[in-house]
Amino acid sequence: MTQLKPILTHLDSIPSTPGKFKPDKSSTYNLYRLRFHPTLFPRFTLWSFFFIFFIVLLIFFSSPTNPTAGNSRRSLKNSLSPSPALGPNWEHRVRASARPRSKTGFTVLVTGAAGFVGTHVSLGLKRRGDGVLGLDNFNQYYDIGLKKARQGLLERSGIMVVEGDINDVVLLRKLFDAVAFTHVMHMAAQAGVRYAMQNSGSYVHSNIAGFVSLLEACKMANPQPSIVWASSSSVYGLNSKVPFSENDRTDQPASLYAATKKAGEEIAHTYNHIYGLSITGLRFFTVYGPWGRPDMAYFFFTKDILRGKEIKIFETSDHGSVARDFTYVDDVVKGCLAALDTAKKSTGSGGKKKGAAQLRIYNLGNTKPMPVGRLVSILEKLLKVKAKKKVIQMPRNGDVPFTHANITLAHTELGYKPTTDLEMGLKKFVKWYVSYYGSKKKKSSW
Ligand SMILES: O=C(O)[C@H]1O[C@H](OP(=O)(O)OP(=O)(O)OC[C@H]2O[C@@H](n3ccc(=O)[nH]c3=O)[C@H](O)[C@@H]2O)[C@H](O)[C@@H](O)[C@H]1O
Repeated sequence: MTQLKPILTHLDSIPSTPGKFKPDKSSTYNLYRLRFHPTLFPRFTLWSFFFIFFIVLLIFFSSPTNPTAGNSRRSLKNSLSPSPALGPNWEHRVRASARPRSKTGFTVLVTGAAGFVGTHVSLGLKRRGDGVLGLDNFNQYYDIGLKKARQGLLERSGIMVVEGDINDVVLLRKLFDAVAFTHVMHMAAQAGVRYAMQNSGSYVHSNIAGFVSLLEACKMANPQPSIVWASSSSVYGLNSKVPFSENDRTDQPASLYAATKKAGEEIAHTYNHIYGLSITGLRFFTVYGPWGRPDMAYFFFTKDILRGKEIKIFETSDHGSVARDFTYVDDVVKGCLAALDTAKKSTGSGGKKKGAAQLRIYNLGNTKPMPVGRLVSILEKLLKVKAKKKVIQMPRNGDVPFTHANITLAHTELGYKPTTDLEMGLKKFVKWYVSYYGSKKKKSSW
């Protein structure tokens, strides 16, 4: 960064349209001298070479043609660039957003607040009177317009979303200095199972480095907050014993996404053990619903069915159905809030453990796995359009053939009880989708 900064500052001063550049007198004079003084010709050539080289660099670093590279560059930039000017007005807004309505309300930092589940959880917390401050890096994994629209929704409910990356330690320190968070709801992550084959670095950046950076900030805080975070059903990987229970093995992940979530669970253990942080991991099972993620099958199937585009339905190598325990977002939010309500306090402060702290893991699923073909027929019925289906063998891309949650533990300890079946949940999703995009698909960059 220290090496890059002068270069970037220099490039900032170069006009984007050189033809409109009006050099001042001294630079005209210098250019004149450079151009006509024979002894300076080699210096000019060298200077031109560096100039062109930096222009090429600038074009390369701003090129939007490779979204994958752009994404990782953006997240790298997010972690390296200095935090925005954080003046008294900013702090005032941060504190106001995080202030609960009553004395008993929580003060919650929600990371990934402009994400799908993050938005719903933030709204759920705010609705019941908790103070919520959002944090989101607005990366380009999918349509930023959708993330900004979710942010608008949050702002209209009095929730500020700070734009920043969980790897930005300076920003995290500022936030924890400004607010004594009682809880952190950590939803920020690089999601998606298949995308890990295109951009492995972003999974390590967000799900491992970012998580550690956040836990470091939490461990140093005084008081330390209690943490609830999003793990994933994908940690069960290639397990064949169903339904999946929390104490089943989780040592055969099928994707890098799953591996980073599993790593997160181990990292949580370490920070709980050494620093006394109270940490609860929630294994989400294919969460869907309004304001959802455009990279997920139910979402892009809807888009493609409406457009008359072919959709690919995966099947197993022996022509069996691929199935998921699709879980409606409102049910998951209830589980998240219950996890927060039952979380015990962290025991440490300022980086020192003072006693044993709570460490929990729960499945938040629906317990009714559905074949992907069934998902498609429900969508066809709701959209009143016949899908152009192509059944293909599941590519080796990190997907697993089925998921099925055992939710006994979450039911017993959190009172978790999903109530929305796939038909009802998809009905709510389609209603939102049509109101947001229209029934003819308009602009969505996914
Ligand atoms: O529970 C989780 O922890 C994960 O859930 C979600 O992953 P998945 O369960 O894989 O959901 P999703 O991609 O919607 O595919 C759904 C089904 O459609 C099948 N599928 C997919 C694409 C396709 O073209 N065809 C197809 O049949 C596919 O084989 C699958 O059977 C989250 O994305 C992930 O971030 C994580 O949170």
